[in-house]
Amino acid sequence: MPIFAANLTLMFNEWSFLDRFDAAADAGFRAVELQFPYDHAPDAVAARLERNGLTLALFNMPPGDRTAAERGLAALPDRFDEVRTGVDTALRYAEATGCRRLHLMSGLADAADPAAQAAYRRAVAYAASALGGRGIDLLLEPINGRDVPGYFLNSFTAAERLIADLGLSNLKLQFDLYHRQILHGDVAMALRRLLPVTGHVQIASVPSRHEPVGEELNYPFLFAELDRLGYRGFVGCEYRPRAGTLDGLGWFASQRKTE
Ligand SMILES: O=C(O)[C@H](O)C(=O)CO
Ligand SMILES: [Mg+2]
Repeated sequence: MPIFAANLTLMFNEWSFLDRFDAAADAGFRAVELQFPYDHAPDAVAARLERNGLTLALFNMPPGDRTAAERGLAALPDRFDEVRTGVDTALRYAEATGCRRLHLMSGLADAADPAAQAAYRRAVAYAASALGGRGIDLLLEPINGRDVPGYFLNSFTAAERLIADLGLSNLKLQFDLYHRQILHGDVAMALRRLLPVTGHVQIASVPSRHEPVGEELNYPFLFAELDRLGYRGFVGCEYRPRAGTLDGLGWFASQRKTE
């Protein structure tokens, strides 16, 4: 069975943010991931991890002004200084929590614009080398344009090319099966091919982004495929529960039986 990380931004919303760590551990998770931890002090997050024996698998670097619907800054030519500040902020949280993976969001920009491409490449190279010195991986995640219209990194091919071009050992793909299925399909074959550059996996049903049960993707097959491929990383459960979080954990209980 893969090592599942509960996404505490989307799951366990019945609890206040810090209490979600306790609830996830009580439900049997050994790892969690977060979208944005920045409303809470690094030590407060670290204390919840520690008291529950949880590993923090991943979180996102600061995405810019969320109230203005910004979704990252990396591809925005005039925002490089804020990318640098964001790297410093994210590293403070990573040091406190022991997290070894950070996701850099590209932001909203025209994927065909050479200025955006150059800005993105510069930001990715800068962030990867800043993280590399601390033994932390930088993750790039293609996101589908139905959920986030205008998102710059909207293709697995573009992510794969940049990772190959830059050739930095700590620069990896965040393979979200939900986005992959919407963007390109061919999920199992893509996993087989891209596993060597994959640093983190995420899951949800398609198209509803609920529990990994039913709908378009055959998750029992895909979980077994990750095991067959020898994937030893985390699988982030980045889904919105259909009803209650605990009521929707039948799929997790079935997977735990296969352990
Ligand atoms: O939306 C996603 O799939 C990302 O993983 C994310 O965290 C963006 O906020
Ligand atoms: Mg994702």
